[in-house]
Amino acid sequence: MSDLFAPAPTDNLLPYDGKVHDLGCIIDDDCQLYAALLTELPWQPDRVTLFGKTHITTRQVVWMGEKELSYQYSGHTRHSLPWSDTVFHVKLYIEQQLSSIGIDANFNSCLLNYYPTGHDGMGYHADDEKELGAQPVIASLSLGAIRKFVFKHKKTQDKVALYLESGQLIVMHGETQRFWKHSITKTKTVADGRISLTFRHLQPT
Ligand SMILES: O=C(O)CCC(=O)C(=O)O
Ligand SMILES: [Fe+2]
Repeated sequence: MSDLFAPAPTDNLLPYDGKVHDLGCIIDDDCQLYAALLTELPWQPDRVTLFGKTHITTRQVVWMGEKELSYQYSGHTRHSLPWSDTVFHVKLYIEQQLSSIGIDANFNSCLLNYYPTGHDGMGYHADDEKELGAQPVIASLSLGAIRKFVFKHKKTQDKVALYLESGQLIVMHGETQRFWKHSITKTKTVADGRISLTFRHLQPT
């Protein structure tokens, strides 16, 4: 069903210093895709080192992409698994959706996150590692429980919040990572799981 008040995919959700587009729900069989990813992939807890202290997250991750990529973030080097058929098909479909709004993307990697309940979140961060380049295009597909996603400007602290629904695709590009952080807010009111697929392009180092 189309929603008269839904943003157009070409609207910019950020007021300044970056670009975020909401392409809405792009997947019909989101429940099936969620179940397939949950059972097929080798989910593992993430390790995050902040101020010299290592935390093991209840959020689970899988990192996938082209062969022999390795990637540094949150203080750890990650090695990628080869694309699974399912994730590779999603990648091609998302690239096609982005090209229909004039965004040229060729993703060579995907970080998948699984949040078992609302108790699992992701703190404010920017995906601004050097390997991602100056103006990275990062596409994020949500599946499962609806969760609140918040952008916070690094200098002004202005916030932009949205609720991400199952099957919904957003894309961050332009200066977004340079000027804004983003997070998934923890909540006591969500008992169900959510999976996000965040597609990126890493430059070989
Ligand atoms: O789960 C999400 O939508 C956010 C994930 C994220 O920010 C990341 O993987 O860098
Ligand atoms: Fe992120």
